[in-house]
Amino acid sequence: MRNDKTILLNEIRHKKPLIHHMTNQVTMSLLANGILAAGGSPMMVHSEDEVAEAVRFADALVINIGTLDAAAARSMKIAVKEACEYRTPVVIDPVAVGMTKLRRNTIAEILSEGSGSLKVICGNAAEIACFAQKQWSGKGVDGEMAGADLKGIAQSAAKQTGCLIVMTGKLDVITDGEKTVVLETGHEMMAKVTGTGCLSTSLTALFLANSLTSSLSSVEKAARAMLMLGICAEKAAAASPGSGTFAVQLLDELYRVSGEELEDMYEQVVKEGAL
Ligand SMILES: Nc1ncnc2c1ncn2[C@@H]1O[C@H](COP(=O)(O)OP(=O)(O)OP(=O)(O)O)[C@@H](O)[C@H]1O
Ligand SMILES: Cc1ncsc1CCO
Repeated sequence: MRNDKTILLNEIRHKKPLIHHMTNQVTMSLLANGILAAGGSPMMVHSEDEVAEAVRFADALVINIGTLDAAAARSMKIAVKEACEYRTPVVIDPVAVGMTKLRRNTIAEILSEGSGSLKVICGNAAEIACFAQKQWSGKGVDGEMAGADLKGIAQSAAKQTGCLIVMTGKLDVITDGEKTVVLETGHEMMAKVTGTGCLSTSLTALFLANSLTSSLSSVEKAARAMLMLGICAEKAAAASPGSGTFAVQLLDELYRVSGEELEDMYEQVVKEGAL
């Protein structure tokens, strides 16, 4: 039965979960503002000297390797280990993971670090394909894969890693390897603003935050995060002459959308197939 207390976005706005980001230098401000607009509290803490202490306060940890270096990789491993001790969900954006050895090795080490927490991998098709033993086919940080069996690749990645997978693009696929949700919401203008993929990772972390008491499954929570971004992007695009206005308008729509509207949309558009 739906009531105000069971609507996930309403609970998020009431509790304002603290989302610890260790993320890239390109899109950090968009992510902080996106989390605030949606109803959470962002925290960007990177230093090796304080990250283990800081992560204990977090309701979820985001790891985004967009502008990775050796120091960041060290800090990320410390944070993930600590998050796992506290059973804090870890949501990983493996930006361009197939491109360099540093990225591949760091992600492999993070995935093997600690076992107490839900781990989620959120990336575009080329990035997720790397976890399904497929060849990296991205172009820098962008990674569409026309014609590929996206659902099959996402499910295979979930089975091989034991992680919840959120694959972004024209189609979004959210799967734990058993239960799968496919979304067709969103707008092509999203690909013209850097960081909309990073933002889908941050919102996924927000919806999976530890402090939330919702009995929804992780797949259902992550699907709501992606749906929220998708429907807000559609509204923002309709009101924007170009990608600059769109980026600002997207924050406005994340701020304005209600929990009830999100639930109504979920019932209308989610294609759920237990396989
Ligand atoms: N053609 C499209 N139609 C609808 N939605 C799209 C389209 N392209 C991207 N999206 C949406 O944009 C968001 C970002 O996805 P994308 O796959 O472009 O991420 P990314 O490559 O990791 O981006 P970035 O590195 O800039 O953060 C997702 O929410 C996705 O659903
Ligand atoms: C453009 C870019 N380069 C490294 S990270 C990043 C932001 C999108 O992932």
